Amino acid sequence: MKPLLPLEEAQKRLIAMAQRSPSETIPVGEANGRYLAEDLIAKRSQPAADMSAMDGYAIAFDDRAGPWQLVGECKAGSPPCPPIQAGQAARIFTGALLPEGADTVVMQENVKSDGAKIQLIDDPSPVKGRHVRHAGGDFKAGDVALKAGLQLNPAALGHAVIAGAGHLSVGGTPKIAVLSTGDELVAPGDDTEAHQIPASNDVMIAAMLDQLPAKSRSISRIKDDMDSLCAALESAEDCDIIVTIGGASVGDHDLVAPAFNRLGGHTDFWKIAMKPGKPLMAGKLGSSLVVALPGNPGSAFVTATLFLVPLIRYLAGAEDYMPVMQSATSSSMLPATSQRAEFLRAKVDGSGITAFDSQDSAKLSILAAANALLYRPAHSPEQQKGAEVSYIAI
Ligand SMILES: Nc1nc2c(c(=O)[nH]1)N[C@H]1C(S)=C(S)[C@@H](COP(=O)(O)OP(=O)(O)OC[C@H]3O[C@@H](n4cnc5c(N)ncnc54)[C@H](O)[C@@H]3O)O[C@H]1N2
Ligand code: MOO
Repeated sequence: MKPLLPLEEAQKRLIAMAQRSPSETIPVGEANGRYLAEDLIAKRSQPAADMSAMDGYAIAFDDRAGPWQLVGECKAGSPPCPPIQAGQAARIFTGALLPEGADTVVMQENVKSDGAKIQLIDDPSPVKGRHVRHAGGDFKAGDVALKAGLQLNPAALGHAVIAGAGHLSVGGTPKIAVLSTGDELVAPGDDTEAHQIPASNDVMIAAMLDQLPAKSRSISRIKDDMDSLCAALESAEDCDIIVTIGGASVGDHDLVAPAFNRLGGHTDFWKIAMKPGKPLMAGKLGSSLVVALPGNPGSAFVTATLFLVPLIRYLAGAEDYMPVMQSATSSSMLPATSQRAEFLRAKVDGSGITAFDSQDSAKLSILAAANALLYRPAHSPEQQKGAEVSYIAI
């Protein structure tokens, strides 16, 4: 029997087949979730000049004892107010530029005013530079504000805008077709006979793709019939990725590989040393990458997490496209693994990680109750309770 392809090698081979989608320039307000295509260089410094962090009075520290004669008012959105001299203070508000001659702000709660005369109320004595945000204290013009390959989230978008960006150069949104096969599949919510099953994977995989910068369409519930399957595959050849679900194994009605071959597809790999997910297949059909996920829901989810999602992130321009591994202590003994790496549906919390007793890849109840995939590399020895193990949060 042909040995199974090691997991990491298969993951590398899939990425090696891929080409990143062309980048585009879009308004910053439309870039949430996209990957930055090039380093974003700050066009401005923040703050652009020294400004007040409080509502109060701008003074010179050397003149800290006061009292001061009130001259001028500095507010946010106005050019700097006139310089102050020794013995003078300027009324100032949060976000306003400091007038020349001032280097410190006293909060209004710490003074009393008597007409145009301002005086400290006892302590605290002013501290030099207190309540002043200095020019460039956040970042300076020319700094790298955001690194290429970063996924833009609300905070990063805020940073991009304050750094002066109105538009951003971002990776593309790969086009994906998700095609499910099986005579037993029925639409969500429809009545089922005993030989039928709701097409749960279609919705599950589509929901995983919804969280990514991708344009996906569903071609659901293709019959187990060569002509129908070939026609469905051909109709998706405009896509960067064609994802098939089910029919990936070796049964007489597992027609994904035969249909793919009939259309002249090139198989790069099939059958991975992993559990679940062994029947995963990947290749090329014309210019489309084809990722054939196994039909069992647990297997489809795990292979989508380890192969499909990283592939989409890569095409869309991500720097870090692989799943993030975290670690936790195992709450139970874990048996040795074979040549297949294992991804156990598990629950992780502050006290450790617990794999569910049953790991049947057809059981959605376990998958839905899990918040982690506990990773056991191939050929791992038995691990005792309390051992440090890796997991992917889901
Ligand atoms: N002789 C062998 N049999 C099997 C092997 C093997 O190596 N030798 N591998 C097993 C493994 S591992 C898996 S995983 C399954 C995967 O097979 P397929 O990809 O061909 O999947 P199907 O047979 O089409 O379906 C399996 C199971 O999942 C249900 N399914 C399929 N699509 C959907 C969907 N869109 N939504 C919900 N459920 C779906 C389907 O009804 C089946 O119950 O093969 C083993 N067999
Ligand atoms: O490996 Mo299959 O993907 O166990 O159920």
